Amino acid sequence: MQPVIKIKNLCHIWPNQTQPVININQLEIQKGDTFFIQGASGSGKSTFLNILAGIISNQTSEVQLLNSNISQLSNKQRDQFRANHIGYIFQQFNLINYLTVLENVMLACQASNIRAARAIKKHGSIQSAAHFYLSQLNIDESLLHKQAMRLSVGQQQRVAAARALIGQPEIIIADEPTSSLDQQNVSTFIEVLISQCKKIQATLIFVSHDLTLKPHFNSHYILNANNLKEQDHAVHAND
Ligand SMILES: Nc1ncnc2c1ncn2[C@@H]1O[C@H](COP(=O)(O)OP(=O)(O)OP(=O)(O)O)[C@@H](O)[C@H]1O
Repeated sequence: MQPVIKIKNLCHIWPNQTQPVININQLEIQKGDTFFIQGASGSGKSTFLNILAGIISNQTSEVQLLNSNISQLSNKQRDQFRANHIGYIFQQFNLINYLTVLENVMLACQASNIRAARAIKKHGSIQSAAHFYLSQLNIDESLLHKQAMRLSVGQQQRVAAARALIGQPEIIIADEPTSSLDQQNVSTFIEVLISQCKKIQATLIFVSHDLTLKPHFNSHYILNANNLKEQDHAVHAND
């Protein structure tokens, strides 16, 4: 087994708070794992994902991603690390409204030479790669040149997933990406997202309140009382 994420002594206390929102002694997430996290509203799920992605800095902990301790990187280095190695599907998708669907997806490769090179190697060009992932996510050709804001919520969510997958980042992080979808669209989305992650051998960290999604994932954790605890069969260590 090869850990892609290794965490030691992760303790995060927000300013003006006395108790940590996150306090994880030790956690490893293996390459190719599909890792489901549930937790009550306000339990710290987004905070945890943002620390993992280096959006929130936590210099006292050891958060190793792909053998780099991101806690020790500068803000600029963390931004570049994220662009190179992490596809992030935000709760509100964070698409750029005035750019087209195709431009939004290609943007991920413009921010990273590594992802651009992988997209070109696999698909011939960044544009072809964007076409590929959008078609895998059932985005019709007729939508590709529309501004992102003209799409439905479900379509925007699939565009956000294509942007996360392009250029084959090693880690995909998804923060409640299905919360505004109907049940039929949720199932289709999860199946496509997981199968695409498997194809690119990415590790998927997925936060959701929707417990019906759990069976799609091979590791199930709950964030409770500031710690992540494994729920079903024990596979990976935690304290
Ligand atoms: N930038 C911040 N500054 C101070 N406190 C914050 C900040 N962001 C989040 N918090 C606090 O941290 C706690 C956890 O918030 P977080 O958004 O991580 O929870 P969550 O589990 O993702 O919630 P939800 O399921 O409702 O999205 C909350 O009490 C919140 O008020």
